[in-house]
Amino acid sequence: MELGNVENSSTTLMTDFLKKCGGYAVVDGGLATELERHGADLNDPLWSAKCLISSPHLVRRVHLDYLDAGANIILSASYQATIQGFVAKGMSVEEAESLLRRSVEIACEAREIYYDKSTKGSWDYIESGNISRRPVLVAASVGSYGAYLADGSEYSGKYGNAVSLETLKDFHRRRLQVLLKSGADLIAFETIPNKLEAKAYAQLLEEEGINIPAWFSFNSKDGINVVSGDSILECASIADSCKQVVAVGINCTPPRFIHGLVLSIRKATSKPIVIYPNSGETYNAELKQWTAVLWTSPLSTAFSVPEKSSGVVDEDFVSYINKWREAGASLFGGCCRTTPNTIRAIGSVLSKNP
Ligand code: MET
Ligand SMILES: [Zn+2]
Repeated sequence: MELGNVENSSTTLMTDFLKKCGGYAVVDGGLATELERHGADLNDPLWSAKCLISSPHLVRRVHLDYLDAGANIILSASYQATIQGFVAKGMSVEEAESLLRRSVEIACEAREIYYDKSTKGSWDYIESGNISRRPVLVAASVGSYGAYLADGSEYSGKYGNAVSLETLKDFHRRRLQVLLKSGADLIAFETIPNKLEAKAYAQLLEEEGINIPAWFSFNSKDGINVVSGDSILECASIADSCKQVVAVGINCTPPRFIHGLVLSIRKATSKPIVIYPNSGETYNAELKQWTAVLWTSPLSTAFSVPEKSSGVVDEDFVSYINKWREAGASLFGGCCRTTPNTIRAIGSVLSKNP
């Protein structure tokens, strides 16, 4: 079978990139929760996208922290940035679109600063005038319709019968068109909660003749299906049939669920698998808070009290990496409540077992 042009160049971008990274790439960690850790108040329907208005310098700084920690891919602050959301704040459509572009520009600026810093300090550069720079891609993040609703439905995937494939395509179309022309290397469709939204993205990529690659990343709360209950196999197959999709995976899901999901995804596709779990805590949409879930150790008796929080610390988190790698994943990072330290730890595991 002959590959179409789009498929050919997209696939090449990802395979070349992975090769340059040594076979495995490091994705950044949680952006919104890291902005919060630095004091940003994200209690707003725009969530992290609020910082595009109030503190773009902080967004750039967090991107830079992730680059310093070893990330090969950084994701823009556009997860919850939507034209509809900005307009609801009183902005014009033009202003909204320019903020969307700005999210990618800020990430690109961070990459420039990072490269500048690293070349200036490098002897190789001083001696020969060129060094092989660590490959860094900027991905434009696209959050789900549920993220825009800001009611936690990106973790339930239940949009109700009134929301059809067309509703979702209409909702996402213009934002995608703007992000495509923003200078991003890749579109990261993140936290996809159901099959319908995956279909909407796949059709949009096709209809808009999109020529930059994308990844589809789903979320799960049981390690078997995506959060809506749709089958991960079916979701991954939609991604597999879409020629612009260069990686399929899971994000914002507790680490303990990842291994089984990677095995399932591998059955549906041979595309690279991207994994960036959250810290293992759960988001309480009502309280708008992350809470540690108590779990009982397999060794404790029915009478003992739960003894440990299931939020994982960085060392635990990375102890999973080799298992996920054996199961077939090749891009690793973190989602909500992971930090530059998590990313540094991931990088060091990967470099110890090349
Ligand atoms: N890339 C986004 C972030 O880290 C993903 C959020 S998942 C709810 O902020
Ligand atoms: Zn997350």
